[in-house]
Amino acid sequence: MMNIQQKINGINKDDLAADLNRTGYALVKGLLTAEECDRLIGDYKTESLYRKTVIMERHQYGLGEYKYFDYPLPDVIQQLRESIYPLLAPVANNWMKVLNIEKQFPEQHKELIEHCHKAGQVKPTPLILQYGQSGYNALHQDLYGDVFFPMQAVVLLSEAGSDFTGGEFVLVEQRPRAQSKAMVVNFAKGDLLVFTTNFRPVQGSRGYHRVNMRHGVSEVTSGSRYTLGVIFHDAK
Ligand SMILES: O=C(O)CCC(=O)C(=O)O
Ligand SMILES: [Fe+2]
Repeated sequence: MMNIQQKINGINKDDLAADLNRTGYALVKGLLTAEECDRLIGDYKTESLYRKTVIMERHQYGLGEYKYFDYPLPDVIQQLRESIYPLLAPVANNWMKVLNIEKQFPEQHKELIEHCHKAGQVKPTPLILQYGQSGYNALHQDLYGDVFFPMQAVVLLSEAGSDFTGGEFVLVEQRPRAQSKAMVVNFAKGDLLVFTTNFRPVQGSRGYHRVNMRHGVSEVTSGSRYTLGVIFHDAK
């Protein structure tokens, strides 16, 4: 069986970058096996794996629950974080360059984490989310301090259409001096979706400008929906 790094090696980097540049997101099909997804769901109740549980409605974040993993992260999550990041860093660096922002990101995830830790951001951010019937996730951005990477990833752990209905992943692009554009991304169990965390460059008639993006999940109409969120920066 192929491991995660082998699957990542098989991704066409140019296609991935082109998708991210054009739409602000990119889909990688079948990155986790059904067994890997089921194992993560099965461990939802293993409290020792997590550092914090958030009841979303208490903060007006939506309706549902999520748990932040503690260090050391489960192998599969550590591998995902380390192996996807190097594909994204060059895209992020190009985004900063075309937007005339001086920031550049290191080539390896380990170095990004070192920057986070120096800035006092030491808490791990990967999380597992669970939404039941009527659950949803209000539009938001996942920023946890001054050091942040402009893209993140989510893996769908449940099967759309059978484990749950509704619960679509939504991205909203807030265009400057224009009305917002919504995008719905359909993905299947085990697929990985990379998307913009805060802003990305869009080319206009006079060069590139910043476009803000937020993400969320539409209401789950039946069943139960689990996702694994992979955020690359750590939290304060
Ligand atoms: O459940 C989802 O699809 C979205 C989760 C989310 O907001 C995240 O991973 O940052
Ligand atoms: Fe999020």
